[in-house]
Amino acid sequence: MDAYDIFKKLTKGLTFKHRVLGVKNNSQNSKPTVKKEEIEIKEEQLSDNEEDIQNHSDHSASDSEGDTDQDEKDDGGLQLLDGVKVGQKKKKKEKKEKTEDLKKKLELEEQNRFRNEHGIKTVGRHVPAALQDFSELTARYNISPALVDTVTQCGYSEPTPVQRQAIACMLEDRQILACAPTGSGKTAAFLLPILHALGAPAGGPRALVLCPTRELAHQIYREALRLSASCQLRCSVVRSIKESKVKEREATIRKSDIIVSTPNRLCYLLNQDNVNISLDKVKWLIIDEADKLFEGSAEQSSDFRQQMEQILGACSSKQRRVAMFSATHTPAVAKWCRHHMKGLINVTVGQRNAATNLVDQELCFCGNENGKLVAFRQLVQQGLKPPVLVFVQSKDRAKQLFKELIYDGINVDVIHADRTQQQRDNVVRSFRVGRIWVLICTELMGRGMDFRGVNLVINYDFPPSAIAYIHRGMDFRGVNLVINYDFPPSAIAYIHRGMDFRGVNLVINYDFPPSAIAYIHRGMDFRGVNLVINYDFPPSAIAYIHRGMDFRGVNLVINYDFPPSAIAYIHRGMDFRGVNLVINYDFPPSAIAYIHRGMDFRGVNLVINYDFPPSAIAYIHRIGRAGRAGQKGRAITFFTQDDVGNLRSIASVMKQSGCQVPEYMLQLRQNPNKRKKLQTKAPSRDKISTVLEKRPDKRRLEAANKALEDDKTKSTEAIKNAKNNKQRRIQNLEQQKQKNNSIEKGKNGISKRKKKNLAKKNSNKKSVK
Ligand SMILES: Nc1ncnc2c1ncn2[C@@H]1O[C@H](COP(=O)(O)OP(=O)(O)OP(=O)(O)O)[C@@H](O)[C@H]1O
Repeated sequence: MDAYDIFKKLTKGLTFKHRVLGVKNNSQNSKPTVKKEEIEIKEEQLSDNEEDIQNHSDHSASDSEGDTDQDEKDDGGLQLLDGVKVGQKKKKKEKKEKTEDLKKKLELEEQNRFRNEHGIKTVGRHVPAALQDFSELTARYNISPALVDTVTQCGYSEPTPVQRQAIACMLEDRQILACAPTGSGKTAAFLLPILHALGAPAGGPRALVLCPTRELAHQIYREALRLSASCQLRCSVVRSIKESKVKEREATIRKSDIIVSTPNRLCYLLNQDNVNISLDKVKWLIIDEADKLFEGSAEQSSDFRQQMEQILGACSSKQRRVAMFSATHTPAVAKWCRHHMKGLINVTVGQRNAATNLVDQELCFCGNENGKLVAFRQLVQQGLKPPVLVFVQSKDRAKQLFKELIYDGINVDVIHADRTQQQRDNVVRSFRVGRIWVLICTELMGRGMDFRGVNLVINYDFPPSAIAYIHRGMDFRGVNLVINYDFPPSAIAYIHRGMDFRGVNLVINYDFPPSAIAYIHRGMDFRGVNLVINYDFPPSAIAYIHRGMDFRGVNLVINYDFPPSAIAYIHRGMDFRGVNLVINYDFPPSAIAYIHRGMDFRGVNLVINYDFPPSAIAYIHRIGRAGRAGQKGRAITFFTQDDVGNLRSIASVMKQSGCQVPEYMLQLRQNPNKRKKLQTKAPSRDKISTVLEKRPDKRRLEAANKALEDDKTKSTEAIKNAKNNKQRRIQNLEQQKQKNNSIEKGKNGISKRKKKNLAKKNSNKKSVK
């Protein structure tokens, strides 16, 4: 060690001018440092994901290791006196740092491996480790065991991927933009951290959840109630905002800790003069279906956008955190988040803008509008498994399709914006409890709605419309026994009120099908059925049995002729758990009705897109109503010649999620202008109707024709008469004229003669003279 080295060691950390010290140009030492900084900056710019960032930090760590090694080599220790060394302590410290760095590096590697295993990608700095399981919440974040118990009581045994990462981030107060497939549990992912962060009730909103539709707001509210069962926090949803109710709403909001609302309703309340709602204590602002709420640009002044901006302004607390969730990701949202959310973490599960891989997707070419109805009815005959959602592109088409299907004996209903709030609530409730099997809907239900057990989504109109054979929200899980306090109006209603379809082998055919052949041939599967009771057996029963019933698995058929009080008996409190009984009380009115009554709901998962969705994003959300919470699903999308413009993007989504699509579809030309137009305006389609225009009664038609003929003849006669009169008048006039002329002529004639005579007379007189 020379004098320079000693000097360097003693002055480490100090800055001084070289010239002052007489050091000329120590380019050798300074240059490499500058270069190293440049490299680091470049790497920082390139690293756009967490792995990169981690790699980068690992890299820096190894750099620093390199430095330490170098220092260690240099640092033999400064020998001031014999046996006394300066720098020993430092060496130990560096060694300790080195092991800590190594430990951190290993931890990061482990975290990344775990994320990869669950398809989680993150972008951002210092991303918290994803949760291993729910029990970790107590150990790591001190979450109350009661809250964790509630989660498990909800049937959530382990967190879904988005929950693993999003919950950890939010519990560490980090703002996030989370994108995860439909039905992957995003609602619980934001509700759990909120419930923990708010702790005890404090009066006044401290968490606000915004979503695009009222139905979705109610669904989130219900989930919040479920999860907050163990805490005292008050949660409320902003319901109808009639003028008379405004004060009531204000009072509820001021008492609540968590508010769920659509931006529209909340802004309406905020803008009332006599309402005083303060959102300045809001700590967490959650935006569900973020891409929908940020649709359109500020310049386009989309309603949602403007409302969002007003609400963001009202949530003025400095501690306010924003978290955005959606199944689809759009550049507009990403840009907004980058500019407005400090320390943002992007969480993506699976591939961005991909459909859930739990749904088996099919495309069905129907040729034209009539073809769609045929295809739909074929699906029904083949044994469509309810509950089914059918998407159509407009309110009018929803009404038309409903009119068509209501006579098919399918338990169908329709939901669209023209229906009153109460009707909409009733429809959703009926669908959830299984009273409705097929629900026809517009885009209104395309996002967020969670109908457990939806097996089929029909996109009836290839992009923008769908026939929804939807059971509006059937929730079969867990309900084993339903007591009907009031007597159900019909057996169908009865079945829907209380049936637990998991494993149930009971079918009550209240009405019998018109013919046995139709009944048998239309898809009944008797496997697993142990007992069939035909309550009122039709006279053609023997023929019915012999004509091809499939008895696989049927153990016993009782042709029972039971008194009418049996119905009361059966209907008043039957517990269907483990029942292997089919009672055909009355033959069903149609085979379709029969099929639907006897459906096996175990593992059902079907969605039909009757109208083609307007965009790939709409498609992803629609089919996401099936295949939820790990259940398998199926989606069929009808398309016609008119839908080819949008076909490629949807076929690509299908391919991306592992479904087979014909190669030609992926190579179809797309017109970007047309596609943009489709998103704003649905294509015009022929009316959904097979009802022929009613022919008028023949006799009436003849009478009408005759009357018309009479009218015609009358009128021709009248015309003729009029003509004659006119002619006569003309003739008279002409005659008169002629007369006049002749008189005139006559007059002229006498005068000429007179003149002649006078002239003669005059000449005679002259000659006499
Ligand atoms: N950890 C879990 N384990 C099992 N089921 C869960 C879990 N978390 C949520 N679920 C269930 O998964 C279903 C879908 O959840 P949720 O509605 O939150 O999905 P989502 O991701 O918001 O869907 P979408 O994008 O369509 O709005 C719900 O029925 C919910 O109860």
